[in-house]
Amino acid sequence: MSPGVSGGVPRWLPTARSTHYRQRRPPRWIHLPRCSGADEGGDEQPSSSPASQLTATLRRKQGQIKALLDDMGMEALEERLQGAGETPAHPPYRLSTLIQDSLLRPAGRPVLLLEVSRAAAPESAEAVGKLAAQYVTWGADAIVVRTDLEDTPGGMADLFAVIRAVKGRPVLIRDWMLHPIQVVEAKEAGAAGVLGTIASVLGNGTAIMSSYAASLGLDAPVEVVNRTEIKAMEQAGVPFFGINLAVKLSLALPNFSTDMAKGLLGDLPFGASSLVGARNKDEAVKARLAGADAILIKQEMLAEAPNGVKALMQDLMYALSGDD
Ligand SMILES: O=C(O)c1ccccc1NCC(=O)[C@H](O)[C@H](O)COP(=O)(O)O
Repeated sequence: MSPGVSGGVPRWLPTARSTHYRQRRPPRWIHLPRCSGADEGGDEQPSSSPASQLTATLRRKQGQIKALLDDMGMEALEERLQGAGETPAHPPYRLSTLIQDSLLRPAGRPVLLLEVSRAAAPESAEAVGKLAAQYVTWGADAIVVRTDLEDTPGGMADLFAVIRAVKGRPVLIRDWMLHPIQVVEAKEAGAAGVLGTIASVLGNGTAIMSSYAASLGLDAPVEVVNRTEIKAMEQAGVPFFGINLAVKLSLALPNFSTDMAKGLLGDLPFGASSLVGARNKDEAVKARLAGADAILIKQEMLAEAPNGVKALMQDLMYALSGDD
């Protein structure tokens, strides 16, 4: 787990004033980024390959965001971006704070984030909210809601419903994060953070997304796949890293696995926090042994829980606790 806590005060936590984004003028990054992770190489990809699927997903998402920005207009966009910075989330960094609290507990377990989506509660946004509330009673520390329109017809409505339903528990949005306006929307909805800031997709825009989110008091783990990305993010002051074991972005990583996650976790900067996505119990246990501060229990694991999510949570809380 991450060291770096002194006297109960997490020293690395960015404050709304300390982030380099905040010190600059109002955000000017209003162009959509080039999708570097998907387009690199120039080779034609078979249309069913993970890379071409990712390219298609990112193009779709870019189209949606462009439509939103065109509709909003430049002036309104600047106002929204600046206005959000003037009223940061309160309390800020709620997931990071949970992590810091758990690090202070002897033999504590990683913070557990449970994912909810229409895959598990197809009826309505309210049904998604109800499911999230159940997950909290069964031990979820925080909830992650998928809002991409590929995953739900409700979009942000699902996020609103979950935030209403779990009152006070940190809720993070999971989507493809390509533009700061998405961070603003998450913050305005009352989310504690955003998942889906991916270093290999955003390239040079990653640091600015991370620091803009931090300037709003949101946690925004940056997803990394190798040491080069970790180094670049470290230099940019990124405090929170994500590792997706199911990553399909970098096809040049044939052995990307829990062993790779272990290596990456060991390379994170001193004091940084980590979130690892797990699709089964084995991945969750390995992530914990490798030092993950928080584990995202993905919908695949929840859907396949043989005795239901309540029993899975009991099992996980036992398996992920302790001093071994
Ligand atoms: O999905 C994860 O495991 C994950 C872990 C830590 C931080 C962020 C994470 N996901 C955010 C994403 O946006 C995903 O990379 C993206 O949706 C692709 O997910 P998948 O289809 O499960 O590979």
